Amino acid sequence: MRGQSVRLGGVSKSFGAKDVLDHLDLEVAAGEFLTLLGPSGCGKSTLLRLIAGLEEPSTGRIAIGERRVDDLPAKARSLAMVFQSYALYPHMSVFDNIAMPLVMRRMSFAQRFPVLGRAVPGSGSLRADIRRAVERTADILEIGHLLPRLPGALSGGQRQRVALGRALVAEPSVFLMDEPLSNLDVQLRMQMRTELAELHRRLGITFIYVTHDQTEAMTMSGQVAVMMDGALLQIGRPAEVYHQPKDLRVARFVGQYPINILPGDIDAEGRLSGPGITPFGRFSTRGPVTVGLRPEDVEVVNADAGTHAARVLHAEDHGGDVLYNLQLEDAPDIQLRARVDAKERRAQGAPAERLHLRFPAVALHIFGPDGQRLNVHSKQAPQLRSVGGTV
Ligand SMILES: Nc1ncnc2c1ncn2[C@@H]1O[C@H](COP(=O)(O)OP(=O)(O)OP(=O)(O)O)[C@@H](O)[C@H]1O
Repeated sequence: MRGQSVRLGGVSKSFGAKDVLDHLDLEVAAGEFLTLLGPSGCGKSTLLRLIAGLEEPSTGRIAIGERRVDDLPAKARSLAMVFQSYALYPHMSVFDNIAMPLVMRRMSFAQRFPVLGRAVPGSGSLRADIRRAVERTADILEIGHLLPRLPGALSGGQRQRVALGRALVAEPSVFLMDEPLSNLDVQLRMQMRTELAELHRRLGITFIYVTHDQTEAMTMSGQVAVMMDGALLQIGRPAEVYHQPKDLRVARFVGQYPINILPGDIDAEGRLSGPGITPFGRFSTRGPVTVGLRPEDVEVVNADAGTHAARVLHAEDHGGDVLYNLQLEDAPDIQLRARVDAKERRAQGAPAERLHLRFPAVALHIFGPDGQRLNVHSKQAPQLRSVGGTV
């Protein structure tokens, strides 16, 4: 199997008066694993269905490899799609379910008859070819032992693997998946995430995967495209999207624990200040800004002159780490979260009611009134330094 690139240029889609996608550009390299991540209703499935040929774009171009496919029917696009519901045929064996796309594509109507079809010229070698393809696919997905069973006799995870097999048997160059793991329990979802990443490495074809679950997106794919309100806000490696969000909406959406949001202000000299922030930097913008700080970037430290005190409102023990909900003593209207390693917390003995914090300047994400990321135009790079104010 070989992957092909997928390119969308200026693609829009409306359903009646409702604009769902707005002049969208997207380029997925051949063999890439890209996840479309966004909240429910942002247009992810519509985008996938446009690539698949199940919907027609209102405007724009779609190409798979070098070929424009806007006018090609779904079955001529060399791609396969798996949905959230497995949609297996319940009365057919796993073997027949997986073989179905090849049977429909390669065998004539007469050749498909179970008994009479065997008498039709050419059907013997065709059946042998299909058997080999099904067995090869079942081997890749490690479901060879399930081939004689009916779907009703399979677990959820096994059914999902059969659905993947049915999609992959025809050797597509692009594989589209729409929330395929959402019906599985947490344990199985984690296992399938690893398996899908491994499957992608082994097959080398292009994967485009739709999800609203940011953990899935961040852990499986090489590229994440964050979508909101029918627009692509940022495309990049998971670490890039997490550590360098270009847009406040991306910063808020991505991350296992929500990012802290603080009000900031840039003064006439271009220096940023805000609750718990020692003024720093030289920004070209002036006026109010929004500052983001991830819970794991809030440093819990020993009290000294440069630290900021906060009252512990609640401590959530997540096993491996503890999430503190805090209220700044200097600015009681500001509540924030700090994530601390559970071992460190246990080493401190009795649960704290009051903590001392530092906000490292390098960890601050600053966004202008339009929600776009601002960068510091300063020769003196922001360093890890204590926040202002004493207790
Ligand atoms: N065939 C259709 N006719 C009318 N409106 C539609 C149609 N398909 C989708 N929509 C609308 O387009 C918007 C985007 O839907 P879409 O299914 O693409 O979103 P999504 O991001 O995949 O959400 P979800 O994760 O909930 O499936 C929704 O408001 C939806 O109601």
